[in-house]
Amino acid sequence: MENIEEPMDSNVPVILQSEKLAEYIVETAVYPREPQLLKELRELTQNYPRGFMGTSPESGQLMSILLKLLNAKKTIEIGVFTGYSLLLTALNIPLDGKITAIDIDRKAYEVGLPFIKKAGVEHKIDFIESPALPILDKLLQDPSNLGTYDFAFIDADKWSYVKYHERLINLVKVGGLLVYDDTLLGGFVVWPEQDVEASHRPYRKALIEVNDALATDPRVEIALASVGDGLTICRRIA
Ligand SMILES: C[S@@+](CC[C@H](N)C(=O)[O-])C[C@H]1O[C@@H](n2cnc3c(N)ncnc32)[C@H](O)[C@@H]1O
Ligand SMILES: O=c1cc(-c2ccc(O)cc2)oc2c(O)c(O)ccc12
Repeated sequence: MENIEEPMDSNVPVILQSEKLAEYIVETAVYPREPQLLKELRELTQNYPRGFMGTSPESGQLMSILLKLLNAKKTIEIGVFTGYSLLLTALNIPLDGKITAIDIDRKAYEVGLPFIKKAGVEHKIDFIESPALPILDKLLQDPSNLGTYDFAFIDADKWSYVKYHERLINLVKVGGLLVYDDTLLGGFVVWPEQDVEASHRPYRKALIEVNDALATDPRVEIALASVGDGLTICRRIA
């Protein structure tokens, strides 16, 4: 059979192992349907320092469907950056929905704030400038928070994901979702360590540990979707 797969023409890791297929997906199904303000924020973020960290629009598209299917009203996000996933979440929850959004970097959040204001969804957002762990621990101290969140999105420091999971599992309700971004890390999780650039090795190690922890956690059912940089969707079952 003819091999229709083109060889990769750059060394940028692509989970699908075909840049053309990845481009086809975003150009056919994602960009044409991306809400205008999200598109503008994504384009602005590309020129912001470390702009590559923004949640991918294809992951965002999947999250939009999940939020709607879940009728999510009370959500929490760890890792806001310039706010792509935050604005996307705000656009997909009802008028009286609430997002607790935590990030150590208020400056980056303020880059996206005009887009949030323009969309008329600022009232849904409680932005907290802080490392996430102490905020999660504080939320856990109040019994009225336990099992009340419909949806959690985690896209911050990768080496803390397991610690976040141990807290969030008690904040999210049974039937609610915890969604972890970057769990395939551009495919690096299957590369031999020595082939990965030294600066990326700690991320690779952290994500392998996260994937093992989530895959063996009996409190959730999971699906690791090879969308964007890898999106692990966990549904709390116990
Ligand atoms: C990958 S970016 C988030 C991207 C964002 N979801 C988006 O859609 O653009 C990671 C963010 O995590 C934040 N962060 C890193 N360590 C953190 C911590 N310990 N607590 C809270 N936020 C943290 C960084 O400041 C950064 O803005
Ligand atoms: O290359 C990265 C790095 C991060 C990152 C690093 C350190 C932190 O404290 C938080 C995040 O996040 C990324 C990311 O979310 C992504 O989609 C691509 C690349 C990176």
